[in-house]
Amino acid sequence: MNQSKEQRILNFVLQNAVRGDPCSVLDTIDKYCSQKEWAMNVGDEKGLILDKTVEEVNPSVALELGTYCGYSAVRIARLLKAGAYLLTVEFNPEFAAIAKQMIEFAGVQDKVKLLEGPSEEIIPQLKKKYEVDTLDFVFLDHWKDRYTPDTILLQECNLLRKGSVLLADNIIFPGAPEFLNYIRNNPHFQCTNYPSHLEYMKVGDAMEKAVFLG
Ligand SMILES: O=C(NCCCCCn1ccc2cnccc21)c1cc(-c2ccc(F)cc2)cc(O)c1O
Ligand SMILES: [Mg+2]
Repeated sequence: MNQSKEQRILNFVLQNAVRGDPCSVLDTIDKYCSQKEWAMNVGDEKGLILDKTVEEVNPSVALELGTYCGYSAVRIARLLKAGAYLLTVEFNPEFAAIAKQMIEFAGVQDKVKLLEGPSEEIIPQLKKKYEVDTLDFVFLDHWKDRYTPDTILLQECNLLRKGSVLLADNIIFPGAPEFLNYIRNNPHFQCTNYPSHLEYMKVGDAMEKAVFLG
């Protein structure tokens, strides 16, 4: 049975990256996806915006919605301090299996917990089942029409505290217009826009940062 694109990306990493070296895993994925097959990783350009935001927040507990092949999970986890961890949610079992291997190869598995299922089911379980108090950082990179309902759900589940930071990918392309309208007109969030480009392309894209004001 012929391989999926995601399996080809993982194999290229297993054969060309350095085991236990997250940066080499990221560089190898970026090389493959810019030269051979495009894939929806946050990529190296928007990845720098993600890096700067994670370093600024220095989260103890981070949540990612949309694991895919694990690129941004590796990107975030490599920056986390001792004892800090990332919960990453993926609902596609094939992608979750790829991401698990990618995260382990990068050597960040002790900092990452991969949760399989839809965000609307998992978010309400975070406090009791996953022993989360509040989230310091949330990376939104899943279905673009889930950004708003899941941001509302995070608030309803009391998972945000004053200063919690949301960072949303793909504000321009594919676009999340309803989320942008919701978050920029919500007095409980302070928003900042970071113009960039779609991963591996010259097409314009952007990330939006939203700080919860409590
Ligand atoms: O669609 C995107 N991502 C979401 C993938 C599906 C997520 C599903 N999922 C995962 C966890 C989870 C939990 N609950 C519910 C659902 C959940 C995406 C697309 C593009 C893109 C595509 C085509 C094109 F021509 C240009 C750009 C670029 C990106 O950067 C993207 O992120
Ligand atoms: Mg994205």
